[in-house]
Amino acid sequence: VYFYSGPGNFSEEEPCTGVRYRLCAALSSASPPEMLRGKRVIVTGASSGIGEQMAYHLARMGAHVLLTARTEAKLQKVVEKCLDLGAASARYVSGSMESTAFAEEVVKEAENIWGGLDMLILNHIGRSYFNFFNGDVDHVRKLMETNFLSYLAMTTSALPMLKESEGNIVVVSSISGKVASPFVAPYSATKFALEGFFSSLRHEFIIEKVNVSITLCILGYINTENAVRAVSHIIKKAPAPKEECAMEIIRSGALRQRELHYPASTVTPTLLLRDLAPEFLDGLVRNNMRVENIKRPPPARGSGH
Ligand SMILES: NC(=O)C1=CN([C@@H]2O[C@H](COP(=O)(O)OP(=O)(O)OC[C@H]3O[C@@H](n4cnc5c(N)ncnc54)[C@H](OP(=O)(O)O)[C@@H]3O)[C@@H](O)[C@H]2O)C=CC1
Ligand SMILES: C[C@H](CCC(=O)NCCS(=O)(=O)O)[C@H]1CC[C@H]2[C@@H]3C(=O)C[C@@H]4C[C@H](O)CC[C@]4(C)[C@H]3CC[C@]12C
Repeated sequence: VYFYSGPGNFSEEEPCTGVRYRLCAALSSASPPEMLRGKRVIVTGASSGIGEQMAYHLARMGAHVLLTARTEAKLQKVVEKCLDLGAASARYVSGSMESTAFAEEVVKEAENIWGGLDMLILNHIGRSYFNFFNGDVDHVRKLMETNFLSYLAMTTSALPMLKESEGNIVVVSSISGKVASPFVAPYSATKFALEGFFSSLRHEFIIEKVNVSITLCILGYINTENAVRAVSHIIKKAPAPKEECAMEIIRSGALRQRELHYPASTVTPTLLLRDLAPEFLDGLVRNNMRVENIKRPPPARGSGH
């Protein structure tokens, strides 16, 4: 067993103490699934896709889960399956994250039923499109409410409980929140906003010695129904599996990692594409997308597009 002796390095001399010991224990013995038994976890966007799969993994680990999305019928089915899979408890709250008031209501429910919180997994996204930007600024404003401001509202409401438990904030983002690419302008803006806000907040936590971890999950193309329906006619490469993706998100949060890159191939663009010559990047996009299949949408009312 290596002993953690400071930011980023391990030594065999200094014994671990306090928080450092927990990190050592996490890295050296207990696997994440055992670390989440009995833990109290909120998962947003849990009625389908990656969020649904995270709910099932957490259930198998014996966690308490509070799930949220808009579609009550879907949430009921996910909760039932979570109980069958061994969740310590499973409940849902249905509503739209277009309203930050609902976001705060979800956290209040966790306080009411559990009296505390160990992990907050922010995962939901509002409906968007994979196409040229059509000038619809109102769509961007609405998506900022759903994909960004609701994450901030939940984080702010949950922070006292997370400080108490020395818990985790897991923010599900995308390669399009690190590297610009075409056809996702509104969605990408919300993901870049998450990067800026939560990376800055993590600095403040370190300065103020707030022992709450923030894990940013940088995901590539994942085989969820909505994503495949939206882009499979354009993006050539095969998407990664949502089940494994969900497990890696939970693992990275439980191990208090700063970032998860899944699939691993997403690391390359974030390290290289920022500085690559535009013509190389254009070529990369063209090689990965059937751009000819994109049909430009009608311009939004009053836009110059
Ligand atoms: N799939 C992919 O290729 C990639 C996904 N990601 C990220 O992973 C996360 C999950 O994506 P994915 O599983 O594909 O998404 P899905 O579209 O499969 O699921 C979206 C979830 O959000 C919920 N949701 C949608 N609108 C709202 C709303 N207004 N208020 C509250 N909940 C809402 C949906 O449930 P309901 O409709 O019942 O409300 C659903 O549970 C997102 O943050 C996404 O950016 C990142 C990179 C790639
Ligand atoms: C277009 C997708 C959003 C689909 C959507 O509207 N979901 C909610 C539906 S609901 O309201 O009915 O619940 C995009 C979601 C994830 C995007 C993909 C991603 O983030 C990874 C890549 C990033 C890259 O910059 C472009 C290609 C991506 C595969 C990207 C494509 C668009 C999404 C699938």
